Amino acid sequence: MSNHIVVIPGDGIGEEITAAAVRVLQKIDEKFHIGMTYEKQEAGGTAYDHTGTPLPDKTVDAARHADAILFGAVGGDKWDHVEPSLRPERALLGLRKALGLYANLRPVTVPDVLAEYSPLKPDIVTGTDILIVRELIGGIYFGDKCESEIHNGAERAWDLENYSVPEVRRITRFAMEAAQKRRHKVTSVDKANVLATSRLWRRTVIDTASHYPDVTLNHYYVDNCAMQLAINPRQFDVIVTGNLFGDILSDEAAVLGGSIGMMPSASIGEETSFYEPIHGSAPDIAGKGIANPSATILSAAMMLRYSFGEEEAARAIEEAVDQTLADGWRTPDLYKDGFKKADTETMTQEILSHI
Ligand SMILES: NC(=O)c1ccc[n+]([C@@H]2O[C@H](COP(=O)([O-])OP(=O)(O)OC[C@H]3O[C@@H](n4cnc5c(N)ncnc54)[C@H](O)[C@@H]3O)[C@@H](O)[C@H]2O)c1
Ligand SMILES: CC(C)[C@H](C(=O)O)[C@@H](O)C(=O)O
Ligand SMILES: [Mg+2]
Repeated sequence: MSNHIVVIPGDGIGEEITAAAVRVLQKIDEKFHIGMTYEKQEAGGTAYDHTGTPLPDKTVDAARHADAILFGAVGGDKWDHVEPSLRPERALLGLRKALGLYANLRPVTVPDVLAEYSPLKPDIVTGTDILIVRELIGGIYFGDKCESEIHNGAERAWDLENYSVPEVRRITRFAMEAAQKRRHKVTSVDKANVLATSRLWRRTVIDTASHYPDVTLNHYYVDNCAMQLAINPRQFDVIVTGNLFGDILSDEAAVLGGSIGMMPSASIGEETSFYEPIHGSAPDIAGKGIANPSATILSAAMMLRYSFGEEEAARAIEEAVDQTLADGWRTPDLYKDGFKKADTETMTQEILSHI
Protein backbone atom coordinates (compact mmCIF):
# COMPACT_ATOMS: atom_id res chain seq x y z
CA MET A 1 0.00 0.00 0.00
CA SER A 2 1.33 3.44 -0.87
CA ASN A 3 1.42 6.06 1.87
CA HIS A 4 2.51 9.21 0.11
CA ILE A 5 2.02 12.38 2.15
CA VAL A 6 1.95 15.84 0.63
CA VAL A 7 3.16 18.32 3.26
CA ILE A 8 2.00 21.91 2.86
CA PRO A 9 3.62 24.05 5.59
CA GLY A 10 2.03 27.36 4.45
CA ASP A 11 2.88 30.55 6.34
CA GLY A 12 3.88 31.80 9.79
CA ILE A 13 4.42 28.95 12.23
CA GLY A 14 3.37 26.47 9.50
CA GLU A 15 6.95 25.51 8.64
CA GLU A 16 7.96 24.90 12.28
CA ILE A 17 4.94 22.81 13.24
CA THR A 18 4.78 20.64 10.12
CA ALA A 19 8.53 19.93 10.39
CA ALA A 20 7.92 18.72 13.95
CA ALA A 21 5.04 16.48 12.86
CA VAL A 22 7.05 14.96 10.01
CA ARG A 23 9.85 14.08 12.44
CA VAL A 24 7.30 12.33 14.62
CA LEU A 25 5.90 10.44 11.62
CA GLN A 26 9.43 9.37 10.62
CA LYS A 27 10.06 8.01 14.10
CA ILE A 28 6.73 6.19 13.99
CA ASP A 29 7.74 4.67 10.67
CA GLU A 30 10.95 3.28 12.17
CA LYS A 31 8.84 1.48 14.73
CA PHE A 32 5.71 0.52 12.79
CA HIS A 33 7.13 0.17 9.22
CA ILE A 34 4.29 2.01 7.51
CA GLY A 35 6.48 3.13 4.60
CA MET A 36 5.49 6.79 4.44
CA THR A 37 6.99 9.11 1.82
CA TYR A 38 6.84 12.91 1.83
CA GLU A 39 6.62 15.66 -0.73
CA LYS A 40 6.58 19.36 0.15
CA GLN A 41 4.31 21.79 -1.68
CA GLU A 42 3.57 25.49 -1.35
CA ALA A 43 0.31 27.27 -0.56
CA GLY A 44 -0.77 30.53 1.03
CA GLY A 45 1.07 33.84 1.28
CA THR A 46 4.51 32.37 0.68
CA ALA A 47 3.24 30.67 -2.48
CA TYR A 48 1.71 33.99 -3.54
CA ASP A 49 5.06 35.74 -3.04
CA HIS A 50 6.88 33.08 -5.08
CA THR A 51 4.37 32.39 -7.83
CA GLY A 52 1.74 35.15 -7.86
CA THR A 53 -1.00 32.78 -6.70
CA PRO A 54 -1.74 31.38 -3.21
CA LEU A 55 -2.71 28.01 -4.66
CA PRO A 56 -0.47 26.91 -7.54
CA ASP A 57 -1.91 24.18 -9.82
CA LYS A 58 1.12 22.07 -8.95
CA THR A 59 0.00 21.99 -5.31
CA VAL A 60 -3.56 21.00 -6.20
CA ASP A 61 -2.30 18.26 -8.54
CA ALA A 62 0.06 16.89 -5.90
CA ALA A 63 -2.71 17.00 -3.28
CA ARG A 64 -5.09 15.12 -5.56
CA HIS A 65 -2.53 12.37 -6.10
CA ALA A 66 -1.48 12.09 -2.45
CA ASP A 67 -2.63 9.41 -0.03
CA ALA A 68 -2.93 12.07 2.68
CA ILE A 69 -2.15 15.75 3.17
CA LEU A 70 -0.53 17.39 6.18
CA PHE A 71 -1.20 21.11 6.27
CA GLY A 72 0.26 23.78 8.58
CA ALA A 73 -1.53 27.12 8.34
CA VAL A 74 -1.83 30.07 6.00
CA GLY A 75 -2.22 33.80 6.31
CA GLY A 76 -0.72 36.78 8.06
CA ASP A 77 -0.93 40.57 8.22
CA LYS A 78 1.66 40.79 5.45
CA TRP A 79 -1.02 39.77 2.94
CA ASP A 80 -3.93 41.76 4.38
CA HIS A 81 -3.89 44.15 1.44
CA VAL A 82 -3.75 41.52 -1.26
CA GLU A 83 -6.77 41.37 -3.57
CA PRO A 84 -9.42 39.10 -1.92
CA SER A 85 -9.26 36.36 -4.55
CA LEU A 86 -5.49 36.06 -3.98
CA ARG A 87 -5.47 36.09 -0.15
CA PRO A 88 -3.60 33.18 1.49
CA GLU A 89 -6.78 31.84 3.09
CA ARG A 90 -8.20 31.26 -0.40
CA ALA A 91 -5.60 28.50 -0.82
CA LEU A 92 -7.07 26.58 2.07
CA LEU A 93 -10.65 27.06 0.92
CA GLY A 94 -9.60 26.12 -2.62
CA LEU A 95 -7.95 22.90 -1.48
CA ARG A 96 -10.94 21.94 0.67
CA LYS A 97 -13.26 22.48 -2.28
CA ALA A 98 -11.00 20.82 -4.88
CA LEU A 99 -10.67 17.72 -2.70
CA GLY A 100 -14.37 17.63 -1.73
CA LEU A 101 -13.49 17.69 1.98
CA TYR A 102 -17.00 18.05 3.30
CA ALA A 103 -16.52 16.74 6.85
CA ASN A 104 -14.14 18.51 9.21
CA LEU A 105 -13.62 16.59 12.44
CA ARG A 106 -12.40 18.62 15.37
CA PRO A 107 -12.04 16.51 18.50
CA VAL A 108 -11.98 18.46 21.76
CA THR A 109 -10.63 16.50 24.66
CA VAL A 110 -9.26 17.81 27.92
CA PRO A 111 -6.42 15.67 29.26
CA ASP A 112 -6.61 15.62 33.09
CA VAL A 113 -3.21 17.36 33.27
CA LEU A 114 -4.54 20.30 31.26
CA ALA A 115 -7.85 20.81 33.09
CA GLU A 116 -6.22 23.39 35.35
CA TYR A 117 -5.17 25.43 32.29
CA SER A 118 -8.70 26.03 31.22
CA PRO A 119 -10.11 29.48 31.96
CA LEU A 120 -13.04 27.43 33.28
CA LYS A 121 -12.99 25.50 36.52
CA PRO A 122 -11.34 22.04 36.33
CA ASP A 123 -14.51 20.39 37.68
CA ILE A 124 -16.41 21.78 34.67
CA VAL A 125 -13.94 20.78 31.95
CA THR A 126 -12.41 17.53 33.24
CA GLY A 127 -13.59 14.59 31.14
CA THR A 128 -14.75 16.72 28.22
CA ASP A 129 -14.75 14.62 25.05
CA ILE A 130 -16.48 16.29 22.12
CA LEU A 131 -16.27 15.63 18.40
CA ILE A 132 -17.22 18.69 16.40
CA VAL A 133 -18.32 17.69 12.90
CA ARG A 134 -18.19 20.87 10.84
CA GLU A 135 -19.58 21.02 7.29
CA LEU A 136 -16.58 22.35 5.36
CA ILE A 137 -17.37 23.08 1.72
CA GLY A 138 -20.72 24.83 1.82
CA GLY A 139 -22.59 27.60 3.59
CA ILE A 140 -21.66 31.25 3.62
CA TYR A 141 -17.98 30.51 2.95
CA PHE A 142 -18.76 29.35 -0.57
CA GLY A 143 -21.90 31.28 -1.47
CA ASP A 144 -21.98 34.18 -3.92
CA LYS A 145 -20.39 37.32 -2.56
CA CYS A 146 -19.94 40.92 -3.46
CA GLU A 147 -16.93 42.82 -2.13
CA SER A 148 -18.42 46.24 -2.85
CA GLU A 149 -21.36 47.77 -4.66
CA ILE A 150 -23.44 50.91 -4.42
CA HIS A 151 -26.96 50.25 -3.23
CA ASN A 152 -29.42 53.07 -2.48
CA GLY A 153 -26.50 55.49 -2.57
CA ALA A 154 -24.38 53.61 -0.03
CA GLU A 155 -21.52 51.19 -0.44
CA ARG A 156 -22.31 47.69 0.74
CA ALA A 157 -20.91 44.15 0.59
CA TRP A 158 -22.64 40.82 0.94
CA ASP A 159 -22.05 37.09 1.37
CA LEU A 160 -24.79 34.62 0.61
CA GLU A 161 -25.41 31.62 2.86
CA ASN A 162 -26.98 28.61 1.20
CA TYR A 163 -27.28 24.94 2.04
CA SER A 164 -28.94 22.21 0.02
CA VAL A 165 -30.71 19.14 1.43
CA PRO A 166 -28.06 16.72 0.03
CA GLU A 167 -25.27 18.75 1.64
CA VAL A 168 -26.97 18.70 5.03
CA ARG A 169 -27.96 15.04 4.73
CA ARG A 170 -24.38 14.03 3.91
CA ILE A 171 -22.84 15.76 6.92
CA THR A 172 -25.65 14.56 9.21
CA ARG A 173 -25.04 10.94 8.18
CA PHE A 174 -21.37 11.42 8.91
CA ALA A 175 -22.14 12.79 12.38
CA MET A 176 -24.64 10.02 13.13
CA GLU A 177 -22.17 7.31 12.14
CA ALA A 178 -19.47 8.96 14.24
CA ALA A 179 -21.85 9.04 17.22
CA GLN A 180 -22.63 5.34 16.78
CA LYS A 181 -18.94 4.66 17.47
CA ARG A 182 -18.99 7.01 20.49
CA ARG A 183 -21.70 7.83 23.05
CA HIS A 184 -24.68 7.81 20.66
CA LYS A 185 -25.60 11.47 21.00
CA VAL A 186 -25.66 14.22 18.36
CA THR A 187 -26.30 17.90 19.01
CA SER A 188 -27.16 19.86 15.90
CA VAL A 189 -26.36 23.56 16.04
CA ASP A 190 -28.13 26.15 13.93
CA LYS A 191 -29.91 29.51 14.07
CA ALA A 192 -33.31 28.22 12.94
CA ASN A 193 -35.14 30.97 14.84
CA VAL A 194 -33.77 33.48 12.32
CA LEU A 195 -32.17 31.93 9.25
CA ALA A 196 -33.90 30.11 6.39
CA THR A 197 -30.79 28.01 5.78
CA SER A 198 -30.92 26.89 9.41
CA ARG A 199 -34.58 25.90 9.13
CA LEU A 200 -33.72 23.69 6.15
CA TRP A 201 -30.71 22.43 8.13
CA ARG A 202 -32.87 21.47 11.11
CA ARG A 203 -35.60 19.79 9.03
CA THR A 204 -33.01 17.78 7.14
CA VAL A 205 -31.10 16.79 10.27
CA ILE A 206 -34.33 15.56 11.93
CA ASP A 207 -35.33 13.60 8.84
CA THR A 208 -31.88 12.04 8.38
CA ALA A 209 -31.53 11.24 12.08
CA SER A 210 -34.78 9.25 11.99
CA HIS A 211 -32.75 6.50 10.25
CA TYR A 212 -30.48 6.26 13.30
CA PRO A 213 -32.83 5.33 16.16
CA ASP A 214 -29.90 4.39 18.40
CA VAL A 215 -28.62 7.99 18.36
CA THR A 216 -30.20 10.68 20.54
CA LEU A 217 -30.57 14.00 18.75
CA ASN A 218 -30.98 17.43 20.28
CA HIS A 219 -30.76 20.95 18.87
CA TYR A 220 -29.26 24.19 20.11
CA TYR A 221 -29.29 27.62 18.61
CA VAL A 222 -25.70 28.64 18.07
CA ASP A 223 -25.74 31.45 20.65
CA ASN A 224 -26.99 29.09 23.35
CA CYS A 225 -24.52 26.41 22.23
CA ALA A 226 -21.65 28.86 22.69
CA MET A 227 -22.83 29.35 26.27
CA GLN A 228 -23.49 25.63 26.91
CA LEU A 229 -19.89 24.84 25.88
CA ALA A 230 -18.73 27.04 28.73
CA ILE A 231 -21.32 25.97 31.30
CA ASN A 232 -21.42 22.22 30.78
CA PRO A 233 -19.13 20.90 28.04
CA ARG A 234 -19.49 17.30 29.22
CA GLN A 235 -23.10 17.22 27.98
CA PHE A 236 -21.79 17.02 24.38
CA ASP A 237 -20.79 13.96 22.42
CA VAL A 238 -20.94 14.84 18.69
CA ILE A 239 -21.80 18.37 17.56
CA VAL A 240 -22.84 18.76 13.92
CA THR A 241 -23.01 22.22 12.45
CA GLY A 242 -22.44 24.37 9.39
CA ASN A 243 -19.23 25.90 8.15
CA LEU A 244 -19.25 29.29 9.90
CA PHE A 245 -20.74 28.16 13.21
CA GLY A 246 -18.29 25.23 13.28
CA ASP A 247 -15.35 27.55 12.75
CA ILE A 248 -16.34 29.79 15.65
CA LEU A 249 -17.47 27.10 18.09
CA SER A 250 -14.30 25.05 17.58
CA ASP A 251 -12.02 27.95 18.54
CA GLU A 252 -14.22 28.53 21.58
CA ALA A 253 -14.13 24.83 22.51
CA ALA A 254 -10.33 24.83 22.09
CA VAL A 255 -9.93 26.93 25.22
CA LEU A 256 -11.54 24.20 27.33
CA GLY A 257 -8.23 22.35 27.12
CA GLY A 258 -6.18 25.45 27.79
CA SER A 259 -4.73 26.15 24.33
CA ILE A 260 -5.62 26.09 20.68
CA GLY A 261 -2.08 24.77 20.23
CA MET A 262 -3.37 21.34 21.31
CA MET A 263 -6.30 20.98 18.88
CA PRO A 264 -5.97 18.79 15.77
CA SER A 265 -8.37 18.20 12.90
CA ALA A 266 -9.09 15.86 10.01
CA SER A 267 -11.00 16.84 6.90
CA ILE A 268 -12.58 13.93 5.11
CA GLY A 269 -14.05 13.79 1.63
CA GLU A 270 -14.61 11.23 -1.07
CA GLU A 271 -10.91 10.59 -1.64
CA THR A 272 -7.74 12.05 -0.11
CA SER A 273 -8.07 13.32 3.46
CA PHE A 274 -6.44 16.39 4.89
CA TYR A 275 -4.96 16.94 8.34
CA GLU A 276 -4.28 20.30 9.97
CA PRO A 277 -4.30 21.97 13.36
CA ILE A 278 -7.38 24.11 13.91
CA HIS A 279 -5.26 27.18 14.71
CA GLY A 280 -3.83 29.64 12.24
CA SER A 281 -0.38 30.84 11.25
CA ALA A 282 0.08 32.73 14.56
CA PRO A 283 2.05 35.65 13.08
CA ASP A 284 2.66 36.99 16.61
CA ILE A 285 4.96 34.06 17.44
CA ALA A 286 6.11 32.95 13.97
CA GLY A 287 9.86 32.36 13.62
CA LYS A 288 10.43 32.47 17.39
CA GLY A 289 10.57 28.69 17.73
CA ILE A 290 7.99 28.67 20.55
CA ALA A 291 4.81 27.44 18.84
CA ASN A 292 3.16 24.43 20.39
CA PRO A 293 3.59 21.65 17.78
CA SER A 294 1.11 19.31 19.52
CA ALA A 295 -1.95 20.21 17.44
CA THR A 296 -0.10 19.34 14.24
CA ILE A 297 1.50 16.23 15.73
CA LEU A 298 -1.95 15.08 16.91
CA SER A 299 -3.29 15.82 13.40
CA ALA A 300 -0.61 13.43 12.10
CA ALA A 301 -1.98 10.85 14.53
CA MET A 302 -5.44 11.37 13.02
CA MET A 303 -3.86 10.78 9.60
CA LEU A 304 -2.45 7.45 10.71
CA ARG A 305 -5.87 6.46 12.07
CA TYR A 306 -8.16 7.65 9.26
CA SER A 307 -6.00 7.49 6.11
CA PHE A 308 -3.68 4.59 6.85
CA GLY A 309 -5.72 2.49 9.29
CA GLU A 310 -2.75 2.48 11.72
CA GLU A 311 -4.63 2.70 15.01
CA GLU A 312 -1.73 1.47 17.14
CA ALA A 313 0.67 4.01 15.64
CA ALA A 314 -1.90 6.79 16.09
CA ARG A 315 -2.27 5.86 19.75
CA ALA A 316 1.49 5.79 20.17
CA ILE A 317 1.61 9.46 19.14
CA GLU A 318 -1.31 10.44 21.36
CA GLU A 319 0.24 8.66 24.33
CA ALA A 320 3.62 10.30 23.66
CA VAL A 321 1.98 13.74 23.75
CA ASP A 322 0.11 12.86 26.95
CA GLN A 323 3.29 11.54 28.54
CA THR A 324 5.23 14.69 27.61
CA LEU A 325 2.56 16.80 29.30
CA ALA A 326 2.48 14.47 32.30
CA ASP A 327 6.27 14.92 32.58
CA GLY A 328 5.57 18.63 33.04
CA TRP A 329 6.79 20.05 29.71
CA ARG A 330 4.88 23.15 28.59
CA THR A 331 5.27 25.46 25.60
CA PRO A 332 4.61 29.15 26.44
CA ASP A 333 0.91 28.93 25.50
CA LEU A 334 0.50 26.54 28.47
CA TYR A 335 3.39 27.45 30.74
CA LYS A 336 2.83 28.12 34.45
CA ASP A 337 5.23 28.35 37.42
CA GLY A 338 6.39 24.97 38.58
CA PHE A 339 6.45 23.37 35.13
CA LYS A 340 9.27 22.80 32.66
CA LYS A 341 9.61 25.38 29.91
CA ALA A 342 9.68 23.93 26.42
CA ASP A 343 10.13 25.57 23.06
CA THR A 344 8.96 23.86 19.84
CA GLU A 345 12.21 21.89 19.57
CA THR A 346 12.19 20.63 23.17
CA MET A 347 8.51 19.70 23.03
CA THR A 348 9.11 17.78 19.78
CA GLN A 349 12.16 15.98 21.18
CA GLU A 350 10.29 15.02 24.33
CA ILE A 351 7.40 13.63 22.27
CA LEU A 352 9.89 11.75 20.06
CA SER A 353 11.56 10.30 23.15
CA HIS A 354 8.29 8.62 24.16
CA ILE A 355 7.79 6.86 20.83
N1 LIG B 1 -6.05 26.76 9.03
C1 LIG B 1 -5.46 27.91 8.78
O1 LIG B 1 -4.60 28.01 7.94
C2 LIG B 1 -5.86 29.10 9.58
C3 LIG B 1 -6.70 29.00 10.69
C4 LIG B 1 -7.01 30.14 11.41
C5 LIG B 1 -6.47 31.35 11.05
N2 LIG B 1 -5.66 31.42 9.94
C6 LIG B 1 -4.99 32.66 9.55
O2 LIG B 1 -3.89 32.84 10.46
C7 LIG B 1 -3.65 34.25 10.62
C8 LIG B 1 -3.67 34.59 12.11
O3 LIG B 1 -4.99 34.41 12.60
P1 LIG B 1 -5.41 34.56 14.11
O4 LIG B 1 -4.36 35.33 14.83
O5 LIG B 1 -6.80 35.01 14.13
O6 LIG B 1 -5.45 33.05 14.67
P2 LIG B 1 -4.27 32.09 15.11
O7 LIG B 1 -4.88 30.78 15.41
O8 LIG B 1 -3.16 32.10 14.12
O9 LIG B 1 -3.71 32.71 16.48
C9 LIG B 1 -4.56 33.05 17.56
C10 LIG B 1 -3.74 33.07 18.85
O10 LIG B 1 -3.38 31.72 19.20
C11 LIG B 1 -1.99 31.58 19.29
N3 LIG B 1 -1.61 30.28 18.71
C12 LIG B 1 -2.10 29.73 17.58
N4 LIG B 1 -1.50 28.57 17.34
C13 LIG B 1 -0.61 28.37 18.32
C14 LIG B 1 0.34 27.35 18.62
N5 LIG B 1 0.48 26.25 17.85
N6 LIG B 1 1.12 27.47 19.72
C15 LIG B 1 0.98 28.54 20.52
N7 LIG B 1 0.11 29.54 20.30
C16 LIG B 1 -0.67 29.47 19.21
C17 LIG B 1 -1.38 32.74 18.50
O11 LIG B 1 -0.08 33.04 18.93
C18 LIG B 1 -2.42 33.82 18.73
O12 LIG B 1 -2.15 34.48 19.93
C19 LIG B 1 -4.75 34.95 9.81
O13 LIG B 1 -4.21 35.30 8.57
C20 LIG B 1 -5.84 33.91 9.65
O14 LIG B 1 -6.62 34.07 8.51
C21 LIG B 1 -5.34 30.32 9.23
C1 LIG C 1 -8.28 30.40 7.62
C2 LIG C 1 -9.74 30.13 7.52
C3 LIG C 1 -10.16 30.07 6.08
C4 LIG C 1 -10.15 28.83 8.25
C5 LIG C 1 -11.67 28.71 8.26
O1 LIG C 1 -12.37 29.67 8.55
O2 LIG C 1 -12.15 27.62 7.95
C6 LIG C 1 -9.69 28.69 9.67
O3 LIG C 1 -10.19 29.66 10.52
C7 LIG C 1 -10.03 27.31 10.18
O4 LIG C 1 -10.64 27.21 11.23
O5 LIG C 1 -9.62 26.33 9.54
MG1 LIG D 1 -10.92 28.86 12.36
